[in-house]
Amino acid sequence: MNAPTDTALIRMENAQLVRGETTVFSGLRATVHTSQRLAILGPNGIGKTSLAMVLAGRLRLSRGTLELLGIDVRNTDIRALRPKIGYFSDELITRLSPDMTALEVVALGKFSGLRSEWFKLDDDDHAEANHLLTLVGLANFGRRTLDSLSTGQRQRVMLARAFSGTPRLTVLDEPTSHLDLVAREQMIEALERILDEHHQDGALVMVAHHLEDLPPSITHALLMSESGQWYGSSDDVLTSETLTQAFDHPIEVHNLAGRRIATALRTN
Ligand SMILES: Nc1ncnc2c1ncn2[C@@H]1O[C@H](COP(=O)(O)OP(=O)(O)OP(=O)(O)O)[C@@H](O)[C@H]1O
Repeated sequence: MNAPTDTALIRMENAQLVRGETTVFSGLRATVHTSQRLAILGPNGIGKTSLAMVLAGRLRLSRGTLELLGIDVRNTDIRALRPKIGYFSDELITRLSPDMTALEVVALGKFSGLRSEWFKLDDDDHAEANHLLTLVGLANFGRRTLDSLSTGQRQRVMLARAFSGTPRLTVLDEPTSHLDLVAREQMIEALERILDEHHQDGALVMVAHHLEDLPPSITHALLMSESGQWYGSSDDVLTSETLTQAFDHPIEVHNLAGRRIATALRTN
């Protein structure tokens, strides 16, 4: 049975995170319901990756309230939440053994698993992993080891992994970084295919550096900056005016075939 559309999978109020001596962010809020897709953007170092880790149950807030999948994380062992939240990050790739096969990497996603010998995969796990590899355009790559894949192929394997087990919430931290123009497009197409065919009711959070990295189906945006934060529908937040304020630099946003493109203007 499908979850009701008003189910909040993320409810965050007045969130503050301190890491070491640094207050990374404070006063953040966001609510993400079933079927909503939230983009997180902002300048380098503003705390996007840290926030993605918080929303994926990898890091605890220092202050404020956070419910993930309807659970108040303050009184919860967040490690128990991790297998229920799909996650993509560069750091995760480095923790996987290079001799794991693409099929193992994807199938273990549903357990948040890093090593195949720790888990027993059944036929259903393999079937779902094969289906996800097909959706990301890697149908014949299941037996290939991670170290035999190109960067773009490896990132699509990790994308497939983030949706293994059909999590209700998936957090992607810059899935298009390090990719050339064509590989980036393949990644966005793969993401759209998964969202259409495997994740219609699920919620998505995606950190991106560029508007061009976002799939057209993004519904909401959180723009972080030194001068303030903007949170709302993507049409309201991802405008020339707000981006100009957030980056403290003139920026123009254009629409091209349903995708947004942002250009930082020269000031001299
Ligand atoms: N493990 C850590 N310990 C202490 N401070 C950290 C740690 N990781 C990150 N930081 C600090 O937190 C701040 C935010 O970093 P974060 O990587 O979340 O930003 P970001 O917006 O994702 O950056 P970028 O756009 O460059 O990827 C930075 O000042 C960074 O130095």
